Amino acid sequence: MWFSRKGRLLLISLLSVVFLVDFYFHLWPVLMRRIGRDCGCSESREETSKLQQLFSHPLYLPQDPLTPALQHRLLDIHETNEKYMKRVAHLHRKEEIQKHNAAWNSSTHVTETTFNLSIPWLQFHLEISQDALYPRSSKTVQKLIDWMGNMTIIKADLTQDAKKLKGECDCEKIVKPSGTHLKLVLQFQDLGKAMFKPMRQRREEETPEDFFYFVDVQRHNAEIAAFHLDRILDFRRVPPVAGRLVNVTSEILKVTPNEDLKDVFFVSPAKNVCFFARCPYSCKTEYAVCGNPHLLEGSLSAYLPSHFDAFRISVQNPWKRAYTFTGKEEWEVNPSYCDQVKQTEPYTNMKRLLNMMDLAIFDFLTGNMDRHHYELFTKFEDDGFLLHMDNARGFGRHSYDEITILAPVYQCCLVKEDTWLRLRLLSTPEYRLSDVMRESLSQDRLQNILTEPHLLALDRRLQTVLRVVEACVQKYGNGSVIIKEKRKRTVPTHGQQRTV
Ligand SMILES: Nc1ncnc2c1ncn2[C@@H]1O[C@H](COP(=O)(O)OP(=O)(O)OP(=O)(O)O)[C@@H](O)[C@H]1O
Ligand SMILES: [Mn+2]
Repeated sequence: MWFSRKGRLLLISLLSVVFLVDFYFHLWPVLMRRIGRDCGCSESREETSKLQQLFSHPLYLPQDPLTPALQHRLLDIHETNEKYMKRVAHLHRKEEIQKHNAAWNSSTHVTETTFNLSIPWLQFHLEISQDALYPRSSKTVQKLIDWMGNMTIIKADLTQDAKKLKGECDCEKIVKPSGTHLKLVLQFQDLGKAMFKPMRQRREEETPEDFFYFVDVQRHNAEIAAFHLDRILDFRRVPPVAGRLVNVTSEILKVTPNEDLKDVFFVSPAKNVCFFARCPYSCKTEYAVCGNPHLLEGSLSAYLPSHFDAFRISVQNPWKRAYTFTGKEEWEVNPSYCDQVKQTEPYTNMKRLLNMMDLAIFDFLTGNMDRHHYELFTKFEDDGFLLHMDNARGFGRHSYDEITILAPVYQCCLVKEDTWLRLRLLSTPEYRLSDVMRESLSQDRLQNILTEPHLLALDRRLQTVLRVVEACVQKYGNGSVIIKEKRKRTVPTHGQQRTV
């Protein structure tokens, strides 16, 4: 029947329909995108990339290289490069010995490492300044993200705080004891490191409303999303974070020298390779994370320079929550709490206080209630920026906004002018926060970092921030609330014109 004329006609029509559908839905859009890219027509670029448009906006223009902020680097270039070369030389000597031994024992695996001074993690460290973790125009950030996604992992270990719990390292003042969460340090072939947090929760799961923030799990996608949000807000205070599928067997179990870490691995009844954290509570096997059977999603946060090279202090957040079921902190019961904070060091420095407002806005947008501490580099003293690290408890609930995270803002009625202008920009349709976030997140190797409801919640929360600030302006006037950053540093009372 197929060879009859009618049959042939039917087949040809069917193939034509398939081709037309494929052409319309696949080839045509690809062709259009390519034409748009090659012709350099600004309209088509603008149409396709709101993010590019945002980063080309005058509020995001690259800094003048002569601005003092860029000159105030965290690390000395020559010293850092020299230190790195010494470590490389040491590693090469070790590799030589390994090779020599391998000649006797053919089963020994020798890793051959190549190094140069342009490696992304070293460049990232060298770009850290008093202004931010990376310059706006940094080419290093994307390289660093690609690097974390691709580089061979040569070692996995518990983090220092997990070791401290077991009394294994003298990490006093460096990290507080916690280790209640599954997180590991991964070391790459070129001596770079990243903090790994594995996937604990599926994207579409919402934190149950009866959960306290301090028992909520840590979300790897929240770490990734927080980095993108922080960059979009132009804070640049979150170390770059990349998503990656990690093979828990070959990239963790097989490369860890740590017996304790090896001990927490097991094969589940479903034949998946799993591991759990060893810690005082919440660490039973039912809280383990599992590969499928080996691959597991996680977030990799680029390591900051070590405490030996750039010391950081951890400071208690004046608006921290009570980590108990019933307790209340003073800020929760005293509406004029901010007046007290303003008179307390280091918040007598307006710059520091304004940085706290940025942090509160950032946390409100992500829904992170777990900001008990923040860190900063001691080198920059009070003029430094606050690091926005540990964002894994954000993006737990999209259907609820925790207004008290904004308490610093509505109690102090302050915001940096730059932050204010950017927030307003991100609330306009051309630069809509959810759109630029969606686009930015699509650059990660993992897909659908945030679900649509979480993206839309960002727009809703942004409106709330704007409303809170506007109410302050109504009460105290523009000049008292929206503060231009300048050199002078005093905290005036309401009513006076404030500058920093
Ligand atoms: N990218 C990084 N580079 C260097 N150190 C880091 C990095 N990320 C985290 N750390 C260090 O590890 C500590 C613990 O990390 P993090 O706070 O993200 O994990 P956590 O499990 O939530 O810990 P905690 O329970 O203390 O909040 C941080 O306080 C910080 O000092
Ligand atoms: Mn934490």
